[in-house]
Amino acid sequence: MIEENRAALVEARDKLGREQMAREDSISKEDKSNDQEGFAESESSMSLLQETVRGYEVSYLALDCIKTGESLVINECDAVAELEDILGQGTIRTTEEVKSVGQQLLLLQDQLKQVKDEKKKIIDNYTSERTMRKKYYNMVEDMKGKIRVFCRIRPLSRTEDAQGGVIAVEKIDDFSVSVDTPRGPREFQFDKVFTAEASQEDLFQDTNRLIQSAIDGYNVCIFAYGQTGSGKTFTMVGDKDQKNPGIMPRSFNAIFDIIRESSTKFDFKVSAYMLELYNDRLQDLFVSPAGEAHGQPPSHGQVRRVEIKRNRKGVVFAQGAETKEAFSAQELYALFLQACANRHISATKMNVESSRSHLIVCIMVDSRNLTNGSVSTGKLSLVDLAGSERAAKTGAKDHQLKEANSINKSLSALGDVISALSAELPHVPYRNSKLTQVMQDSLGGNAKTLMIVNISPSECNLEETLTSLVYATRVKAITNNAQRHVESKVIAQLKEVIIRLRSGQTVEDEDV
Ligand SMILES: Nc1ncnc2c1ncn2[C@@H]1O[C@H](COP(=O)(O)OP(=O)(O)OP(=O)(O)O)[C@@H](O)[C@H]1O
Repeated sequence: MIEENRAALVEARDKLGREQMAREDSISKEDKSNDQEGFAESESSMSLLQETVRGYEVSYLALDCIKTGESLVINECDAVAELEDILGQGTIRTTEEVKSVGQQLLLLQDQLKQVKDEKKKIIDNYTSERTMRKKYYNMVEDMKGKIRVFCRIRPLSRTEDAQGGVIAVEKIDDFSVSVDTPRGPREFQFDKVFTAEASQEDLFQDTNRLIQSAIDGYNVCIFAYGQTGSGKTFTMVGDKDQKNPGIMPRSFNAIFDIIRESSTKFDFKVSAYMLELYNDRLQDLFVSPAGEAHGQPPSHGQVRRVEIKRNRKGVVFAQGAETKEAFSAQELYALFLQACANRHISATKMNVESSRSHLIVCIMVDSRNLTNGSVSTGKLSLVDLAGSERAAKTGAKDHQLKEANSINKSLSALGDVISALSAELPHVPYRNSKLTQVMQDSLGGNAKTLMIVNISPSECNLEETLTSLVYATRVKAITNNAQRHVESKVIAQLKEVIIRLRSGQTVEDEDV
């Protein structure tokens, strides 16, 4: 509007200038007396033009006041002086004109407010449309079997705060995060973005339905990925005194809550094995490092070798790992605490209590339908990966350096698998590391998988944050083929018979 007015003003001023020049010309030629009629006509068109120019100037001033955020106070004397200062002496001749400017101003301010309200409405609509579009896109991707990826930004740590506390990561909406890079902002899209304000409960609410899937007979994997100190253990396990329990303890409760609710329709059996992958060696966490199983002597006086195998349906299992049954969430949690006591952790410069191994908690849920006798077998794998790190930054030396190298090697093998899967290459190098073997059914396999990429908000971790986000974006492109593992009553019975026969037991006719 201001531009249109400016153009009209320039045009009117031009016209007035030309008219003035023509008039002076005619006076100099002293033909005024010869053409009295023409002169009067020119006089009247001049005054009309002057009037038009003044009108535009007044509007221009009013618009300019609005643009700069000033408001004209209709104090007649001051306003006249003020307007004349800008427009030149004699341009505002009456207080009526000032009042008219004031009225125009009020009108324009009103129009501007309406335009601003409309603009806000359009932006709000656009944002909610964009959010809905992303939500539906994610739902479609989920239905196609794409791995879901959440991004969690942890709060600024004290060390980061001491280093200036510059924030380089910002959540744009529920599904997007923007990172300030030296080349400008870079945006990443995920299935959900959680900020430092998001509670453990908030995160778990979006995770909960996967627990139901595991109980329904699906193979489910939830894993946390990120640089050391980015919040993986906080997300998966929780804080040390369990004031903010993470996904693992919450899942234990959720499993038994669901079981309780369905106990009239199903018979359940919950068992678990817990492993750590330390220096590329799989260790059974139900066996203490000294080699003694908790409460039991080690078989043949030796620690059993744990090997990763896949059954005919492609589901990964740990052969040789001790599997323990749990009858309540408390029992499962007690088993978990037992396992954690055997883990390798140590302090790095980046994290006072850093996990130096990958933690793998596998919970198997067998359920028998009491109505038709069918049996489903679900598996919930909860994985807290060790943190990717740069040795120089973490201050690792000697055996810590060996740990760091081994962690980085396994994560790099995981990266190769992810790259191959996201690029849909014919060969996926699962066999290059134990970690990729453990996760074979979760990445490109038959599992419903959720990855949580944990990141720091600080500028000082920018490089690692970008690496993690690029990595996570690739994971998002991987498609799994999740299938429910259910067997009919007859097959389940026959399998039971085979197990009994193999163990030397006798089988009666009525068992078949
Ligand atoms: N969302 C969060 N809210 C509050 N504190 C957090 C959050 N995330 C992480 N922290 C804190 O940040 C610190 C580092 O987190 P954590 O130990 O979970 O990192 P990590 O990624 O598991 O590190 P590492 O790979 O070295 O084991 C811990 O003190 C943790 O309590």
